[in-house]
Amino acid sequence: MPVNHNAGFDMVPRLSASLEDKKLWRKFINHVKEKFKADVNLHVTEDYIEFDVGDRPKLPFEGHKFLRFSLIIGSDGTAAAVNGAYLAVIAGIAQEYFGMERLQGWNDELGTRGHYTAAEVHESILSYSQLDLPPPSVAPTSTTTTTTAPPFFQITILPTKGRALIAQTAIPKGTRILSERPLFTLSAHDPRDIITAIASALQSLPKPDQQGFLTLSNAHRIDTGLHPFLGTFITNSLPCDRDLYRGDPQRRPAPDTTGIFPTISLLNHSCVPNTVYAFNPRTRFGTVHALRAIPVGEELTMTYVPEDAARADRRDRLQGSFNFICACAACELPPAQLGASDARRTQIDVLRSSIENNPARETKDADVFQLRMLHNCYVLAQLLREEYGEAARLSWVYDMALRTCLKNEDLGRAGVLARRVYEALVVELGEDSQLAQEMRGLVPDPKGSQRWDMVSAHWRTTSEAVPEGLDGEEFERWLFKISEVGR
Ligand SMILES: C[S@@+](CC[C@H](N)C(=O)[O-])C[C@H]1O[C@@H](n2cnc3c(N)ncnc32)[C@H](O)[C@@H]1O
Repeated sequence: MPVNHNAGFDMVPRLSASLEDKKLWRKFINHVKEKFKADVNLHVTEDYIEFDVGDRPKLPFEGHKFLRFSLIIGSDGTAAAVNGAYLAVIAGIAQEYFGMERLQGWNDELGTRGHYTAAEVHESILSYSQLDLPPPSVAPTSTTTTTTAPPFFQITILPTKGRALIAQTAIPKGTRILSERPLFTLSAHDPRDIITAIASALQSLPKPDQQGFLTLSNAHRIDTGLHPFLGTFITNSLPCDRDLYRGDPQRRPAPDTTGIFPTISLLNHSCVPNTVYAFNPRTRFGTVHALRAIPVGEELTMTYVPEDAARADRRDRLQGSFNFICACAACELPPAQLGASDARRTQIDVLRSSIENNPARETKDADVFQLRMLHNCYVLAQLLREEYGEAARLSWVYDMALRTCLKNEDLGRAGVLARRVYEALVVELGEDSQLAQEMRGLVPDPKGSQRWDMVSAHWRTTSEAVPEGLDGEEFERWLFKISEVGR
């Protein structure tokens, strides 16, 4: 009976992201592609080369992400023995480019171990399909060419929640923690039955990704009649068709396209989340950004439901759709504080709807309504800050105030608000999002956009009209024209 075992090689130290290392890695990859061009077991995806042998080893297109190439091998005439030939050829090509001393060979059977842990290797393979993460702000300085992968989090199992992402470095506000492509997406316009569509999407995935999907949690396991594929999809899918819609949650249109992510789908819920998920329609990557500074050891969380509702409503929705009773910091507040939080969230919801639905936004002569609108934005921003602190998502409310000022030719306030919207969008969606880029253009020249129809010139100011020397609250009252409300 042949005994199969694992063997492979590790890249020690790993390659850097320098131009020089990139060129070297590209040459290596091209050589491998050329060598195996007639081999039906070679698959080239957008992010890596994969060999349909053993446990499907991959070589990423970005060399600095690569840590290990390994295969199950054997010594007789079986498939496992053939795998050994793949390993030998690829290791041989790698030696040509990176030298013997950089490739640390190992073989379970001989008792030799690789340089990296299984967890490090697993994380590196996950990163093959992720956009490069920015280096951590306090990156240790290295004198070698090795790039330290930003270890923002590790995946742990928590008794009450299953898998969870735990910060393993201090994460500054606005950091892009994750950026990855969906494993697959489904469109609401797909004419096929949804289970057929999921099955066919799964079939086209490499085995480890299929397994990734099948190991995701299914909040609907005990629902009679719900196919496990569907239950798993519903539990873990996220919108994949537009930048996050940040308006009134009640009017939020259902997404046309939803998808499953290898890592983002593992984020647990909190009603006071410290990260925000968004989809970038231009890059087609899902992103997760830190809404506030996150200390080491804290769990990374996002919200599954609109948070601006009282605890009873939030818990109902979470229990119905995700099968758990939320015990986050907001849900576990003592009674008096919970009452205040419920009242604030309900008021936030009412104000959002009123701003969203306010017909005065389009009315030429309704000066008082325009002022009311700005006042509502002021109150909403205050409530959001009170409820969510540093993690408050303010881009939408500043955007609504900006529109109101632009409609009335108040360029002084518009410039200040455009900067605030831009800065908030960078935190929520990232600098590369189209919304953030458009807004950046408005900061120096708020009138430059064709998007705004002026409805009056009643508030006309120039960009020089921003007062100096006002303290924080005085400035806010000027910005939102508070003293003029009710005149
Ligand atoms: C999208 S999955 C998140 C990843 C999941 N923990 C896992 O191990 O695959 C959603 C499921 O995670 C669990 N979960 C998420 N947030 C939770 C929370 N705040 N409290 C308890 N369970 C939670 C629930 O079982 C929920 O149905």
